[in-house]
Amino acid sequence: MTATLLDGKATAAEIKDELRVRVKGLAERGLVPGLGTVLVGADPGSQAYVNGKHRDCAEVGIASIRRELPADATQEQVDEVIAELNADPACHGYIVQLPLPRHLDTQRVLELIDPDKDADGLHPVNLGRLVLGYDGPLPCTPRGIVELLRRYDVPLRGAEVAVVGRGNTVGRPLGLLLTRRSENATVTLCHTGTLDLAKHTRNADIVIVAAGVPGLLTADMVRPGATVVDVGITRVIGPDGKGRYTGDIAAEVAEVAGAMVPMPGGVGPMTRAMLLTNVVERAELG
Ligand SMILES: Nc1nc(=O)c2c([nH]1)NC[C@@H]1CN(c3ccc(C(=O)N[C@@H](CCC(=O)O)C(=O)O)cc3)C=[N+]21
Repeated sequence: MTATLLDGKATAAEIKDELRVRVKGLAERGLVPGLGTVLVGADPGSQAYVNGKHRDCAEVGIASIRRELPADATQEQVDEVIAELNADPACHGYIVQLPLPRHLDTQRVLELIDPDKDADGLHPVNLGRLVLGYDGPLPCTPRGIVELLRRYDVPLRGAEVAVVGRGNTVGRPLGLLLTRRSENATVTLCHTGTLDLAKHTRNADIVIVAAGVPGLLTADMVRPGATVVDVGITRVIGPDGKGRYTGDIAAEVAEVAGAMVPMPGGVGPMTRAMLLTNVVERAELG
């Protein structure tokens, strides 16, 4: 068996087409949605991600608000940029690119973001809203995964889902999202303390791996026909000495799984599409 690919890149392009229409609707009301990014330092990977976000914005008609600070920026300088974006009516949502340089207090910075402008959906208030079932911006990667599965008619209601990884950006909020009444999946949240990981993944209709461990999920850990989702993105040096990204799911899993969300071309583009969606939604509400 060779798994059907669930194409995150094509689906993200579809979502961007839909957003373009919504942005036109906002323009008729005299509104241009604005996405802000805060980048501290010159890490090439982070710069590339931020550039990608602004390219996405241009494609759908969202205004870009870029704030860049040097790697040695003080906490006060960062705090000031956050306060400025919180007060800027042209900015409907923004993100602080992570990781921040180590001398800065990441938790403090993230908590200073106005929760209603939190385009990542990762502010403690918004994670709290998610726990409680209140409306609010949703975390982009979990939302992108659910949206992709929904658009490919992979049933969630009543499904057994194994999530591998309990990180704050993916695994933990994904467990919360999948167990909302509107999704109604049954979730097993596995992590580095799980003794028999294969027992849980083999029992699952859907396995979502967000552990950051290349090749963690192997074919023997997957029930034939199951849907698997690769969220891993780890930079490795290939045999040719060149850097590349690799996922958490071994290539051989494609022979066992019924459907597969690949990396690249899966969760990454969907994450970016959900960031845009969050901003357009914020603008529609305002
Ligand atoms: N505040 C904050 N929010 C983030 O959402 C955030 C962050 N910080 N820091 C870094 C991580 C990483 N991340 C990715 C998003 C898309 C791809 C992506 O689209 N990847 C392509 C491959 C690479 C490419 O073509 O650029 C793919 O999977 O097909 C990758 C990684 C968001 N992050």
